Amino acid sequence: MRTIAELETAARRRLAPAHYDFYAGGAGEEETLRANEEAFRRRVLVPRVLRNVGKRDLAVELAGSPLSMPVLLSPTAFHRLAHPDGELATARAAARAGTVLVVSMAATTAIEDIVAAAREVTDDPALWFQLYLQPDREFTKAVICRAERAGVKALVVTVDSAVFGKRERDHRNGFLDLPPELSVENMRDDTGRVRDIEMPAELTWTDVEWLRTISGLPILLKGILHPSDARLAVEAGVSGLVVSNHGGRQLDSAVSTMDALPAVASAVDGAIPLILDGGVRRGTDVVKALALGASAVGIGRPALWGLAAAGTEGVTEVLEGLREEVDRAFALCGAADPAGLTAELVR
Ligand SMILES: Cc1cc2nc3c(=O)[nH]c(=O)nc-3n(C[C@H](O)[C@H](O)[C@H](O)COP(=O)(O)O)c2cc1C
Ligand SMILES: CCCCCCC(=O)C(=O)O
Repeated sequence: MRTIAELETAARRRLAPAHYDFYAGGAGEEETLRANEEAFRRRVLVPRVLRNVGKRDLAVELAGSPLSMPVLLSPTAFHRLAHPDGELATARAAARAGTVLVVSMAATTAIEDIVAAAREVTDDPALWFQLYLQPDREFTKAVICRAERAGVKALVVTVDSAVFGKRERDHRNGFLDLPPELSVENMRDDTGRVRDIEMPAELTWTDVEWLRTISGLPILLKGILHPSDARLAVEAGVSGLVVSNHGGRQLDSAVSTMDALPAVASAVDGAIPLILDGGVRRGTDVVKALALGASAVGIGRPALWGLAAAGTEGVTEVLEGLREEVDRAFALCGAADPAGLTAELVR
């Protein structure tokens, strides 16, 4: 089994340089991109022993979806740039691993086809749908209804993108749009035209309330870093939060997610589950995030590296590699299950 770093090297060899940069890059100086990984390296584990970890259970439940381990696939755009099977391959791998794939609104495959691919593997796959609320509310509603009809189990609203982050690698490479043979298939309107995704600068908490009136699905907010926003999210009745800085692709110089997590966890005080993403590359990273208050972590780039390197098999390699590392780290920290991971394990 290759490490995520090795899969990134393999992916880089296969990808067009501008596409590799689109996936790998962050905003501005890429300070936040680097900070996410560094925040894990800065923290060390202080393990407990003699705790009978002979039988270990990594499973968690989030917003009504069961996960076989506390690792899910965060939404990432444009999988067909990485591999011809695109999101179909990612969905098969997630279903095989028994975990959630959050399908991006910027997926290059129709949601109905993604769900069908996952259903080839398991009858009841856990697919969630990420969205940027669009200024045209009727269209937003139509996209949500379509995703619901297809069988998604939750909605993840990205709230860290009032405007698009400036990814300087993309500007240097002139990579500002998809190649003509690909499109964001879930942005087709009833005339068949594919609409551009607009970044929602005018969103407020009222829009979250509106969303709750039009969909009965669990709603999670992605891109929360401030404890005051976490408290407002609990008041708004959402089913979970993703502590995320969009993998360093939006506000450069934003706090790393691991540095943000303790204050958010304390603000939420267990009321709703927290998912952390950004910089998770090793099983020990997962253990650190869980010990400091996350219920699960999301991975973005690692799945893209697996996908580009070897399609479904590559994403499976990433997920099963992480599962093995997480299980080993649980045992060596003296935890038989996620509840056994507490803040005293991390310094
Ligand atoms: C290439 C790429 C595309 C992304 N597309 C989306 C997206 O469409 N919607 C979204 O909410 N987040 C998107 N993200 C952010 C991820 O969901 C996630 O927050 C981030 O990748 C986590 O950091 P990591 O890549 O270090 O694991 C994207 C990230 C990358 C790298
Ligand atoms: C104009 C398409 C928007 C795609 C957004 C994808 C994304 O969030 C990213 O980080 O990239």
